[in-house]
Amino acid sequence: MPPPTPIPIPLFASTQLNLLHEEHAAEVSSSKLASTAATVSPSTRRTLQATGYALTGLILSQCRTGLGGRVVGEFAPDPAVTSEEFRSEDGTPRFGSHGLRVGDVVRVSDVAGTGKKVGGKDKEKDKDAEKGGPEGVITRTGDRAVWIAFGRPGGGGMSKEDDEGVEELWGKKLWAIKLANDVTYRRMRQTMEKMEKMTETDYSHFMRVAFGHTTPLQPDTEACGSVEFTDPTLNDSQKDAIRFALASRDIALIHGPPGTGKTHTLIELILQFVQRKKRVLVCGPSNVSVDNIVERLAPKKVPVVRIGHPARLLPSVLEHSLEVLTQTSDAGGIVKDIRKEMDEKQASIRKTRSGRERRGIYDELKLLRKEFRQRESKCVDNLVRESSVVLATLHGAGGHQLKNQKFDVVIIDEASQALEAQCWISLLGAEKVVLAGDHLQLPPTVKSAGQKSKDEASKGKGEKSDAETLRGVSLERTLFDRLLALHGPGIKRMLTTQYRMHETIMRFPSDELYEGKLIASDAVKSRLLIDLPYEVEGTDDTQEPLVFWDTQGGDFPEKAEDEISKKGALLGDSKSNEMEAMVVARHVDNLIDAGVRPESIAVITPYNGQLALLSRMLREKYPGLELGSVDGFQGREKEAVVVSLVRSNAEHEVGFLGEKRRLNVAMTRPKRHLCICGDSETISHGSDFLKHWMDFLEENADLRYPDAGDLL
Ligand SMILES: Nc1ncnc2c1ncn2[C@@H]1O[C@H](COP(=O)(O)OP(=O)(O)OP(=O)(O)O)[C@@H](O)[C@H]1O
Repeated sequence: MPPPTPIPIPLFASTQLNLLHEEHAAEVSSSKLASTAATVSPSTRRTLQATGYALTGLILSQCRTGLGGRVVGEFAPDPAVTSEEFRSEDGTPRFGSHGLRVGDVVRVSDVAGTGKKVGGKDKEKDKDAEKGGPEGVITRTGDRAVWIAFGRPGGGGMSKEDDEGVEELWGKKLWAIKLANDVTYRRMRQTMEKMEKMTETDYSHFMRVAFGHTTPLQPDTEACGSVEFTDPTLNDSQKDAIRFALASRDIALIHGPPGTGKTHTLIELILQFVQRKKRVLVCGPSNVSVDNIVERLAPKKVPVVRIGHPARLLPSVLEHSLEVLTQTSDAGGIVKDIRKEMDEKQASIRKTRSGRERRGIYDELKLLRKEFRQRESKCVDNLVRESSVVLATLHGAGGHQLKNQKFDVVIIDEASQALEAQCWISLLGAEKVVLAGDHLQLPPTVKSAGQKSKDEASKGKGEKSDAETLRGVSLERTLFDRLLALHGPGIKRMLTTQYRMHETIMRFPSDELYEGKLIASDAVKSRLLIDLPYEVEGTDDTQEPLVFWDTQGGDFPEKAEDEISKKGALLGDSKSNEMEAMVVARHVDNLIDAGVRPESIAVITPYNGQLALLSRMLREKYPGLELGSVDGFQGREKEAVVVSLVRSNAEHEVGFLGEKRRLNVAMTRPKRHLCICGDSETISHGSDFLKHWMDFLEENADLRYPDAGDLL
């Protein structure tokens, strides 16, 4: 490998800042929430409620101290504005239907728009706050109330300003509006700003490796000693990856193709680090990715702490959450007393009629909360310090709880699903890093035209060489991918035994994308639908792992979505193919007639236009059947998967299908049966990859030609 071209870190950071700025702007403008301002007309509020973005007609009915000293407000429907239709038999008002869900971030404001300005540390927050009202997360929803824990996720609990904001809500007519959760964006931006200002002496060895200023050190196999695996089921490639990650001194990538047990491997790796007395920070891009690890690690009796807003965590993970631990652990004792006192004060507010007395109680509460926060922060610090494994989302790792914490290793799961700037939130102080992911599946979704802004960013600086140095830096380019390109395959180990797909389904992705290295485990390599643990009839479909309905010949043409629907705004310039949808529906009918349960089948397509069409045809008929976009199905699996490719045109345009990683995701979801519906004539002209795929299907799939006349 030739030595890598070093990337100047400030230049990288400023380019990312430009790209992030553009991405955020694109996100905000595509979100209906952008139109939300402090004074909103009643009809707009009703529309926002009807479209699932708001809940109107609220009053604050109760407050108590919740997790983390946060005020949890109970909001009930305002009896003064609740119509008869929304009253129970005893006359109690109920909510009509609304789209607010547990975990949503909301702002509660006075409908009169007199929300007091709530202070904030940075300008952006200020701008938000000017629109009025405190922000929080929905913790529970019911017929007669919704509960909101104030303080934004990632905002580090409640601030004094939040306190005051909540106090302002008593006796007012209120409404709650869903907010775009921009914590991630804010944390990425702060991290990039920090990186931009760092100088040579601030750079860690890992940073220098990551930007090509130096090469990774040789793994130290001796120092990591002999490895006694706690899990006897690990396969050789998993063991090899674990040994490599233990021995590495700065960077190790664990490449986990579909179904190869990436998380399974990480659990053992974490245990091995703990045995070696290493402190580990484990992160992932989403709450689910992190909770998944907490759930699997918890039974191993390792002290773990999960950082994150309790309302956003899986219930099974809550007992390990930092906020719950501050109440249940011994260390939490000192916090408990004060919490009780706060609750009593909260309750007494409602019994007090005099405004002066009330204000007096608020003042006392304020002092108590301050004391609470001090004690809690000490307790949090101790709890985190005593835990060998700390888990957080990537943006959660930027919170105050981890400010002074040092870790020996940072592990990022699903690293190829995270933006690079997001990874750096957890990596600025890291010495050694393990990234697990698969760069051959889809990267995170990016809305802005990243490439364009990259060119402009470099042009703006008037330095042509920057553009060259930064080649390959765009928002979509993940850290996983970039490191691999920078330092070559020596820094990675690939997991090669897969536990999901029939061997025939695995063959093409393995040969074409994973250097032919995938092996189907014995347990799955010849599993068919007919072998399902419930009764399934033997048919052409249930005894066949791979079926290709080839629609070539021009009788199954695609349509641009706006030709057939006026809903262009919702579906964009998406495509659909009605005749092909009928082939899909027929295949699903056949599977279900043979006894395959709808719950075991997924129908996926890259085009939203086609998804809408398929939903109309199949959703009501088979409620258990899963219908989705290819992108949305990443990370999932089903016994049988039917893929509708849609594209069929004389110009041989393939659009979305040109992205190998999307097709890789599509074809690696099934366990026992994959059915592809598409026009081989159009598709094989798209790219070499697509040509090889069509050739492969022709040779290896059960090939069928639908008769258009038959379907109509
Ligand atoms: N060594 C092993 N022996 C037997 N089964 C295994 C082994 N490793 C993983 N599996 C199984 O393979 C499946 C996928 O494992 P896991 O959930 O860890 O994968 P993942 O990496 O999170 O998912 P994906 O591979 O889809 O990214 C699980 O059902 C798991 O039990």
